[in-house]
Amino acid sequence: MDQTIIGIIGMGLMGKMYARKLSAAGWRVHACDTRDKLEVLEQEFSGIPGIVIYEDGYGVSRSSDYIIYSVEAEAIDKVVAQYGRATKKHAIVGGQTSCKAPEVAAFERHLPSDVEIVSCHSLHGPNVDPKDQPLVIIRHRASQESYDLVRKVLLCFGSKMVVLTAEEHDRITADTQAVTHAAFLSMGTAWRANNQFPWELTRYVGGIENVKCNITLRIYSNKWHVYAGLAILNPSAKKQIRQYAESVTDLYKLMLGGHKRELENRIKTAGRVVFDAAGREGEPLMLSDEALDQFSLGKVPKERTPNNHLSLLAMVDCWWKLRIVPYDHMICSTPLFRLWLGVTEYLFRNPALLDESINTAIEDHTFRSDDLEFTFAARGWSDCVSFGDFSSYRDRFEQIQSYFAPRFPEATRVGNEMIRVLVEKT
Ligand SMILES: NC(=O)C1=CN([C@@H]2O[C@H](COP(=O)(O)OP(=O)(O)OC[C@H]3O[C@@H](n4cnc5c(N)ncnc54)[C@H](OP(=O)(O)O)[C@@H]3O)[C@@H](O)[C@H]2O)C=CC1
Ligand SMILES: O=C(O)C(=O)Cc1ccc(O)cc1
Repeated sequence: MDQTIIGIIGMGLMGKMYARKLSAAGWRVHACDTRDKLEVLEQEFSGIPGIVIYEDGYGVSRSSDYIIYSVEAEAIDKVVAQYGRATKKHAIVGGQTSCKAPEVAAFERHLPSDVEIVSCHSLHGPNVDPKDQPLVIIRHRASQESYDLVRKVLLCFGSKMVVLTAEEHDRITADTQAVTHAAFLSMGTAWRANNQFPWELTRYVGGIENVKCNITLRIYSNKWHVYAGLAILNPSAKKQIRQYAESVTDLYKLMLGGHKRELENRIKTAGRVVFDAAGREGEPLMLSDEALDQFSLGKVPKERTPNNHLSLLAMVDCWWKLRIVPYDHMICSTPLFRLWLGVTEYLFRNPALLDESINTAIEDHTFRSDDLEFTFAARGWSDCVSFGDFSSYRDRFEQIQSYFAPRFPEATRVGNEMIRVLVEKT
């Protein structure tokens, strides 16, 4: 029997998921969280074989062969500074934070030179089955033997391992995660600003509107620090989120000014570059109306209200401006990103629907005030990320979170089911 001990520092949602999966696969796990959670964790894991809860990260670091830091991205430097020096000689250390630049910098700064570094990142939330989801592995400073050991340990997740450098990881996840979240965060902000619960308005129920609504609620039901950390600390994210906000603003101005030809040219050029150039012509669409309709939080109306889909038009415009081919980023895709790409594709590869959205943008003013708030919101989130301001990010996030909170249980249930069914299709 392998005597390797896996250490986990940070037993939040992801740390617990890792601990459970690893122990179920027969690995011995030494874990801790902050001191105040010791008794609760001891109780929670008392019946689970192979998991020992420690008082702090010193005990975990001294006794484990491969230690995974699973703490808030913002806290990584402080926590590694605290426990790093206690790492067992020749052990392997990695992190599971969503942004690798600060994590790797913290390891280089604080770990003894005999310690090896292999990081990872599960590209899904704690309630998604890791099987077949991407799991990034970063071999930063490690012998073949240590690298092989990490791969062997993580094999039990059944995830698709993707080997990247820290820099590649951050560049790709700025798109697959940070910009995707910026779009949904902005939708929630706009609905809140207009005092709307979207599932109560027929124009936001059914088809791709369900994805907008369910994913927005899913994001706001999570912890703010996950989204703040991966956006604010990722060196590539600011530029990408800023471009998204600029695309939203530019397109909104074209709508307001009634500049149909210019709007149409811009959108169709962007669509051609992003979708045709990616060789998607002839490929089946990832999502369909029938597949999407079943995941409504409200009653699906008989007739669909045409929407200009500013959030989706701007996403494709943003990819075009940044020369991003989103399909190339599938290797680092989260379920949310795949759904987001699925709905943009659904709009852009359906010429009648795209024309309808352009006509609606120019002629129908039903969405004007929603789009105004959406534009403000996209710029507000972009500023917040650019200024690197964790505390105003938290305030913004939590205000909107409390507005939508009553619907989280149902949205989580419907959202989980939607992800389970649709992610297979994407
Ligand atoms: N949630 C998700 O969907 C995903 C998250 N991630 C990443 O994984 C990491 C963890 O996320 P998640 O589990 O969701 O967040 P949680 O907030 O649930 O867990 C983080 C835990 O680390 C604890 N912690 C902080 N400082 C220390 C310390 N000095 N010693 C021991 N424990 C400490 C926190 O305690 P306290 O709360 O008291 O600060 C908290 O319990 C983050 O970096 C996140 O970006 C990656 C993939 C998916
Ligand atoms: O799928 C998403 O984008 C999520 O919101 C869940 C998530 C959050 C943080 C990660 O580092 C990975 C996945």
